[in-house]
Amino acid sequence: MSRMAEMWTGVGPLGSSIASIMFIYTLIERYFPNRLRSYILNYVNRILAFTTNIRITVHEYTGDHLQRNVAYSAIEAYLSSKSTKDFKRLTAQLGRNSKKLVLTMDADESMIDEFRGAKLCWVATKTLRENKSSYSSSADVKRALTLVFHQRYRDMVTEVYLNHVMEKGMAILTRNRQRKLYTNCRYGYWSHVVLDHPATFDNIAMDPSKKKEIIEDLVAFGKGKQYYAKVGKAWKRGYLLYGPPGTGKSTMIAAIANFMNYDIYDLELTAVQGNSELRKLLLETSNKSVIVIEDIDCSLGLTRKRDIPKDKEEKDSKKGDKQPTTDQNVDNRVTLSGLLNFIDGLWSTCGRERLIVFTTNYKEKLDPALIRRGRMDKHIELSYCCFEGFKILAKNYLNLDSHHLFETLCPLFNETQITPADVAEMLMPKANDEDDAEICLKDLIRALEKRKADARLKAEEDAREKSLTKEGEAKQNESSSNGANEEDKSN
Ligand SMILES: Nc1ncnc2c1ncn2[C@@H]1O[C@H](COP(=O)(O)OP(=O)(O)OP(=O)(O)O)[C@@H](O)[C@H]1O
Ligand SMILES: [Mg+2]
Repeated sequence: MSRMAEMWTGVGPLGSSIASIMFIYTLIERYFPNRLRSYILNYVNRILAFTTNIRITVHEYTGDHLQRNVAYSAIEAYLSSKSTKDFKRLTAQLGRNSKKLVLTMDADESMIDEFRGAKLCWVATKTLRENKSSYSSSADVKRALTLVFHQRYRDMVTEVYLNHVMEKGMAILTRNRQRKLYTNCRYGYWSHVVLDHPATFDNIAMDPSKKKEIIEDLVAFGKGKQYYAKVGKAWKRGYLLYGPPGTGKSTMIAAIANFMNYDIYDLELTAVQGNSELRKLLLETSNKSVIVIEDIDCSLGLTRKRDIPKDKEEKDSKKGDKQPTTDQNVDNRVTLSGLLNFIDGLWSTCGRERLIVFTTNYKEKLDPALIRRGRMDKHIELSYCCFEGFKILAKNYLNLDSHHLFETLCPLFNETQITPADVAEMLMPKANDEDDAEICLKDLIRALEKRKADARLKAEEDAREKSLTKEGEAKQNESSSNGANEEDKSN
């Protein structure tokens, strides 16, 4: 143990006694054969039961299924945030986005953590699992982290310090973890890939004040733990994103997940076999996640009357059956009430810090029950590109802050409708030379002017058609009133 010598001399009587104990353990674990080791450790444990030190051990794996112990990961992360410069043996793991190596102390190393004036010693140990013939496989290695401290700190450690370590460690794990994009496949399981979407609020083209409002809402939500507990609400929030195709709804979801550092669960409702499978999927989602249902208006005819699939409803009414009043799960499909339960039923409160996002191109088609405030707390319209939005795209795509053609472009955005997706496509550099910006902006001006001219023509045509219809109606009214007069006269 490289730091043992230092501990013998450097941390006073407590450190020395802890160090001595750990030194004995390490010697036993390193130099005695497996069978003999367990006898000796048993014996040493009995003797140490009379000392004044307390040991708490956290194993790397728990349970029958060898699940990695979350507490172990959190403590490891906490210890990795402490200085590792004195260690000779370190382990390295890839951190978030596989870019940076995170260093932690390796087995047989130890460190003293100071907390509220107490010196607390963490020791990393590694033992080889018994009944295994091969020692080369990593699965044979049993790692653990042991906390050793004087018994006078027992209450402080168990009631305060360990919570502090877990909280800090979990925060580091969250910061460092690779975020995931999940989707549900058939048979009701989530599968995932690493979430690596570049969208951020900085590169979303939309009205700046609306953007600011969304960011503030998200920040308040992220800090809302106490608030939600106080008002007795589950810590979750629903967003409805609506607007024409290509206005940035899916991009906004990625930007939200990146901003909040959340995973995304992209729920494909048509693949869900009924309400109970929906509930199961919900229970498998993690905290700090965005659960997304895209194009909710196209999912399972949710615009229909609550609960009853239309064909079933018609059949039943023909047969004279009584209409079902409770949740129906006909044909193994998710019903609207199943979905409402998913959003705000009792089961939905099982997780924490979850955003539920629906997207639609046709908000007006949705059942009002689905999007009422409280379920979909915030309705966000993503609309056609405005001049402010265009400036963000010009900065992103062409690195332009200003240009003499902006003056021509500004009024055109007020006079016609174009989606940010179309603008973005036109701003993609074509020739990779200095004239790119000029070429792209001129293309955009031409496209906007054409749209404006087309829109004017269409408006004129519509007006002509309208007046023709009115004329036709007037003539019809006239001839029918003439007919009536003739009839009156003949009577
Ligand atoms: N507001 C925006 N800001 C920046 N880029 C945008 C915006 N809207 C669209 N884009 C660009 O257009 C592409 C398509 O946008 P996106 O898929 O987010 O649209 P959508 O609203 O989800 O469309 P749909 O209704 O068809 O699903 C994106 O990859 C992005 O590059
Ligand atoms: Mg989309």
